[in-house]
Amino acid sequence: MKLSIIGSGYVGTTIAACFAEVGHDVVNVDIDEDVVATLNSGESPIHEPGLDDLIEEHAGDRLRATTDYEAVLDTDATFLALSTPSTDDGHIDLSIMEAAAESLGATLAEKDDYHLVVTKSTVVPTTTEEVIAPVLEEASGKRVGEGFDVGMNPEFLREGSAVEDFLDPDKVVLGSQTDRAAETLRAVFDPLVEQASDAAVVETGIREAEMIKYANNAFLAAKISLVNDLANICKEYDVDSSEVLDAIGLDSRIGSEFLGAGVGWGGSCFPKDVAAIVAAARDVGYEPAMLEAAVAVNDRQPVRMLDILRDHVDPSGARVAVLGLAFKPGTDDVRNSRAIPLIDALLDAGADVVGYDPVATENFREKFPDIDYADSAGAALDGADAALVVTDWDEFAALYDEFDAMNEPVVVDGRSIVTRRDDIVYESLV
Ligand SMILES: NC(=O)C1=CN([C@@H]2O[C@H](COP(=O)(O)OP(=O)(O)OC[C@H]3O[C@@H](n4cnc5c(N)ncnc54)[C@H](O)[C@@H]3O)[C@@H](O)[C@H]2O)C=CC1
Ligand SMILES: O=C(O)[C@H]1O[C@H](OP(=O)(O)OP(=O)(O)OC[C@H]2O[C@@H](n3ccc(=O)[nH]c3=O)[C@H](O)[C@@H]2O)[C@H](O)[C@@H](O)[C@@H]1O
Repeated sequence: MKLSIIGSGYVGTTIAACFAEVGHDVVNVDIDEDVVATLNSGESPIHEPGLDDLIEEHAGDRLRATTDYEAVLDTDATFLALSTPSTDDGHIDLSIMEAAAESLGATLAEKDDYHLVVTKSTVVPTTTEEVIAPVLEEASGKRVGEGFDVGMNPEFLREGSAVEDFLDPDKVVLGSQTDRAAETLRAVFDPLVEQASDAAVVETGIREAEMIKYANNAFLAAKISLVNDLANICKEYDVDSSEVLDAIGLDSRIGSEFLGAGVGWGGSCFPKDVAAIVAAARDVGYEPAMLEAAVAVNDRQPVRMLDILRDHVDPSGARVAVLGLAFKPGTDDVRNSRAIPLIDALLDAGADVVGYDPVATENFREKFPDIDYADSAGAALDGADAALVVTDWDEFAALYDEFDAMNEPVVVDGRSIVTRRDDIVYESLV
């Protein structure tokens, strides 16, 4: 099939390359000329394992990029993979989606054949039908169900394993309201599902598909917050939380994944998506107490980390190495990284901060241009009074002799990853 993807960020680029990999002809439309040029030169605009290889293989053949919306005219379906950030009060900000839908609608006015527009972005229930569809109708002069349909296909990939997650998903959720839209969505995903190891296909309504995405992210975020609450209690009682969590994970009703206690969840999605569904719930008069608690616990974890540091080192005037700036390993994405509230608090306390990350330093430098950056973990530790481990990059697990270069080594490990040494002060956060 011929597919167009609007937006070529973490999701749009990954799904475009993967759709090309399973045999579709794909065009990415993005307003960012640099992103388009990078893709057309056969390179990935983002750091994501396996993505470079796919783009190199398919660019110029089944995969191309353009800034010109006219490219959608020669395709059967368009996926909207645009950012859906938060407003200051946590509500979803749909302005980027609406602008893209308007450009797409104006283009679809010129198309005679049937077209399917699929919301891939994470949007609160009713957005596709009550916000996106009317913008498309207004701009195209056509009606949904007559000339084009809308659908919703939430994305569950994780950064750092995006290609693998997309090509081999647990489930594919296809939201539609007409038979033709359902058939078209099925045709898009059939080749992907066939090559996947065991992907369930969930066919559902559009608003249900929208809510499945929030329920998925909210559940996982709340699971981590519950785990952090339990691990905090463990620490107060000098109980080894890793043994407790490993044991509860053996109960198949709980499951062993997403039991990683530590400095909490960050990233481009959990924080904004939990905030958006909380705000949407309040809009209709429902107070989502569990999700509010999940956010409160998450906000507290960086504060606990600094409190533990203060038990050993006064941050004022101290040189503090922050190891890990990306919000998780395997990505250069620093959006809502836990390093942000930590470094803010360290700077407020008068610390002299040096940051290190294997791939995310340049992105982080845009947010914190004035702190020091080291080009290795060892260099960051050299002469430091304390080290805070924020991201669970594998290379931090291998640190050992490097701590000798610290003044009086104090390590507060927010991801319980560092190999313990008896001769240095080591505190796990939980
Ligand atoms: N990042 C992730 O791992 C996941 C993200 N999602 C959801 O997917 C959506 C997209 O997220 P990301 O890919 O992270 O966003 P992103 O910010 O990385 O990418 C968005 C892209 O859209 C482009 N763009 C902006 N306005 C445009 C317009 N009018 N026309 C064409 N292109 C335009 C930007 O230049 C940018 O390249 C969000 O709703 C997010 O919640 C869902 C699952 C995973
Ligand atoms: O909607 C999205 O964008 C995506 O959000 C998350 O994916 P992602 O944010 O890329 O990464 P995760 O591996 O889920 O990690 C999120 C945060 O939780 C933290 N985390 C994760 C797992 C864990 O056990 N403990 C923990 O603190 C990570 O360090 C990270 O800060 C979801 O896992 C994806 O399914 C979803 O598609």
